[in-house]
Amino acid sequence: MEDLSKLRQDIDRIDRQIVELFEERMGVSRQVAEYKIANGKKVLDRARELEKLETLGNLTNDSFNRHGIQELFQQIMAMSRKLQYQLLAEEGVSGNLPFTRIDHIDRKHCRVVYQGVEGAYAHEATLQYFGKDANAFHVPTWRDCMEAIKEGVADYAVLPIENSSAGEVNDIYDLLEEYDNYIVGEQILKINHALLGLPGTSLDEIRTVYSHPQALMQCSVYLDKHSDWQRISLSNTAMAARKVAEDKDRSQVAIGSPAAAGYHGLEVLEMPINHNRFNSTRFIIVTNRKMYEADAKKVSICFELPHTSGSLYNILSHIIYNDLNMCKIESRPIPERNWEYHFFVDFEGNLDDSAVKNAIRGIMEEAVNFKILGNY
Ligand SMILES: C=C(O[C@@H]1C=C(C(=O)O)C=C[C@H]1O)C(=O)O
Repeated sequence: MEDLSKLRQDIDRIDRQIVELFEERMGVSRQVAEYKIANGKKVLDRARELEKLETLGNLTNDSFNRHGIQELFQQIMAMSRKLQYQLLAEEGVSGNLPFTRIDHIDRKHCRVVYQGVEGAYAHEATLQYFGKDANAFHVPTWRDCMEAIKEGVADYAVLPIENSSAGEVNDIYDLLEEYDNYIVGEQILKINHALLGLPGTSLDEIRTVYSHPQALMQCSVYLDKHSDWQRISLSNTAMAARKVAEDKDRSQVAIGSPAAAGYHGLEVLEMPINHNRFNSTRFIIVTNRKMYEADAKKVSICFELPHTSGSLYNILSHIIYNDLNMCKIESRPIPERNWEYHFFVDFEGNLDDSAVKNAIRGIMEEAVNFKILGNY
């Protein structure tokens, strides 16, 4: 048997050759990029890559090695593409993204829409982001919010996208995908839920508790201690408060904000009743214009992927290779196409950064139905 150090010397010699060949290949790839820049050709040539994988795989009779060679060359060609995208960005060919940079949103002179009624958490988020004199109005559904900004009836909509206890608000992701509206800001609101009832209500009178399904979830530990209370979902916490106020029935209570109690003449019976002390909801500020504030720090994108092995891995490699920090990934089913998904990815950066442009350029070419959802 050969000595280990001798074997390792052989491996080191072979690796040096691989490195030399890799550098030589990347040099040619650089020339290919120059050709493509001069001739306006796309970086990715999927047919050529598939043909290469087939040909290279057939150069060996060993099935284990065939698999290894194909995997290796997928990586090498991905590197080769990334180099080309980088050169395109350096030459300014990656161009301007169709988003306009503004210094700051004028938060005073605008009209804002939210879902629910006064006292809803979205109303509070609106007042925190746009100021207590915000020119705001409310509509019954999140879709109505999207329509209002699409048509220009409102300049901005304030929509809940994620709660720290109950997770994503799936419908908002679907609406972002569907509408040509864009995220320009976010507002995180600390949420402490209160049990709201008609003044003087005592806990043993309660039979029914109304709220938004998310709020019922965020208070499930408290509600489990009152298992005889029937839980009924409504589309908004403040609407639940309004119902209790209108029905004037002391067996009914709502879960909502103390502000909702104030708006609807109810009393805070207990507070806080959410089990997560740090319970917070992240709201996004959405508009119909493709714009971003100069100090924006987070990019949100969405895309679909071809149903092939490694496709998500390849897309995410653009983020990793450009040294960008991915902070979130979500997927949502594509209606009428079972087991295919839209992906939603957030990463840190500004649309002016060359690393961001470079990553977007690569993803844009390689994913299907790519969209920049915003930079904020
Ligand atoms: C180098 C090229 O660009 C890309 C990279 C390839 C490679 O590294 O072999 C092949 C096809 C293209 O997706 C090319 O077009 O030939």
